[in-house]
Amino acid sequence: MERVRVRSRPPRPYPGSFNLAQGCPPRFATLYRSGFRPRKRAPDTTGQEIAPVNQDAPAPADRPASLFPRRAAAEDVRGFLVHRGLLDEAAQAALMAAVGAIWQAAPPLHPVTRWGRPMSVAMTSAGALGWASDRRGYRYDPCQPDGRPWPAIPALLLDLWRSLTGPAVLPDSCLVNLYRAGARMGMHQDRDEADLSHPVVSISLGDDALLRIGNPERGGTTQSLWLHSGDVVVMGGAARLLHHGIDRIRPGRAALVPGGGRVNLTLRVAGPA
Ligand SMILES: O=C(O)CCC(=O)C(=O)O
Ligand SMILES: [Fe+2]
Repeated sequence: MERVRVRSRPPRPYPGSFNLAQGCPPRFATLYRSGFRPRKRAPDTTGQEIAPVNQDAPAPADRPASLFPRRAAAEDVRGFLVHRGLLDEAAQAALMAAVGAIWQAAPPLHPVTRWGRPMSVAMTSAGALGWASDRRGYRYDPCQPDGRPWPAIPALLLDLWRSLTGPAVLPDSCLVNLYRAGARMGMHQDRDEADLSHPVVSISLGDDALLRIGNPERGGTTQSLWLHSGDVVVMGGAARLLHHGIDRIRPGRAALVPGGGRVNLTLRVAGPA
């Protein structure tokens, strides 16, 4: 008698795919590992508890959108639009308080690359989809490694997105990168999103970071610039697929991030329409 094999488990998502399963069942965390150790002499603060954020900062929901952008002309670096000092100190403090709330609901962890190494940047997400990485590759996932959904994107960030890109489509993913001393991000393209016609809006808080911008292909000449707290970079249009990375941060300069370092927020339209 011919036997029909029934597949008992759904196929696993492949690199660059979306896991759009409904709900977030509890499961074991295999995507992330703790214990990243910087190779340089910089002190390892990555394992530190995230200190409570400044509760006196204005609550994000109370902050009207009109307090946002002091929109001077953006600097164009290879097509990346760099809005210097777009966020004033009050806006930065309000955003940092919103990041603190995200960390409470979704603690930052070091994703493992497909080669099995923990990244030096600690990450978490807000929104319907969060960015995940493991040995199978990168993807967007509606659930945290512990099975919970990601917290919502703060209204303050949606206001900022609207003011920079127009109201048509809102982001469904906000990656929250935490760079302690010694953390860096290698050259890469942002191409895990379903529709690359939407820009990526990238916000810097805390210590300065050295951003390197390359080309659509790997290699070639690059251009570097220091990003400061309150700067916002829009990566869109022809520049959407430029390689870029963070070579290093200048630790200990800013007091904005509890425990020190730099926070970078990237807003994206990640999922399919
Ligand atoms: O930290 C930054 O400024 C860049 C982050 C980035 O490129 C990314 O998250 O894809
Ligand atoms: Fe990126």
